[in-house]
Amino acid sequence: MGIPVPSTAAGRDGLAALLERPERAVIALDFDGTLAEIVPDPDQARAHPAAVPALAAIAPLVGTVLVLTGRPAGVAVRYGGFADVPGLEHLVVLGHYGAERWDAASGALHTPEPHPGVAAARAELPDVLRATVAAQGASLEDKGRAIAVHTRRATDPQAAFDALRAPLHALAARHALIVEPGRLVLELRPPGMDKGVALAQFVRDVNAETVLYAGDDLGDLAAFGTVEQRRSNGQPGLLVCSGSAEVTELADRADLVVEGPRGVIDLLSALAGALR
Ligand SMILES: O=P(O)(O)OC[C@H]1O[C@H](O[C@H]2O[C@H](CO)[C@@H](O)[C@H](O)[C@H]2O)[C@H](O)[C@@H](O)[C@@H]1O
Repeated sequence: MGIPVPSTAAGRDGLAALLERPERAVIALDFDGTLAEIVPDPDQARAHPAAVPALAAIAPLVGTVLVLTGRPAGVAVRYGGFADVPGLEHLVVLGHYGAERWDAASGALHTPEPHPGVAAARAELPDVLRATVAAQGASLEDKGRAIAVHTRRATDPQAAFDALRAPLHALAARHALIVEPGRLVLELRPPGMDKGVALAQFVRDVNAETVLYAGDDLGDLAAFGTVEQRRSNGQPGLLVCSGSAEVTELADRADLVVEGPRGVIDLLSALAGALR
């Protein structure tokens, strides 16, 4: 399969720069919905079976491959199967929207101090859920440094999501946290970091020329913003949307829309084929 042609001039420039100087490129990818199919139970999510082979094929051909996720970095490494993979010796996983870092080269995981507001919110959450009638069937994913309230398995997922918005924003505000909305999930997490800040710092640190960023959810918009900002300074980039019917905001800003994780993996494989 050939490389799909980006629909924008900026995207075509980004792709050309990546192919001409791959050693100066960062390929940055979200996890859930981009490398892993969306499933009802967050603990059952795993990287698509073809994801690791595709990453391992392209990683030695480009500057750096980065996974940038809202998951704790260690969870993404486990669910992704990213440790000890030939070809992925230099993979970096930034978790909790960039607050945590795992390096394949050393196996080291860097985690910041916990935010005290998370423990306080954790204690109050059961009462908030009980008081929200439409939230019946919502479930908690305790990520340690953050807590995600999932409504995918609620009786009425969208009604539960809508009904929980205001009480969760109030709870977050009481404890100096923010609410990160996603695909039928509202996450209470510390402020101060997002995928845009994390991506900007990372590409600066590795002195990248080109950035390909692929994501599927609202939390990825900040990373899109970083690539757009860099492009306005003449630094090439390529924005890829892992398309779904659930989220349309990224498709509107992407240079390439592919069909979910399978489409992202096919793109990575096509890029590796062209670079070999
Ligand atoms: O930044 P990401 O890697 O995209 O992580 C964002 C959130 O993804 C996960 O939730 C989503 O995937 C689940 C499993 O497929 C699905 O059940 C849920 O509805 C989705 O929102 C994850 O559970 C969250 O912790 C992440 O913040």
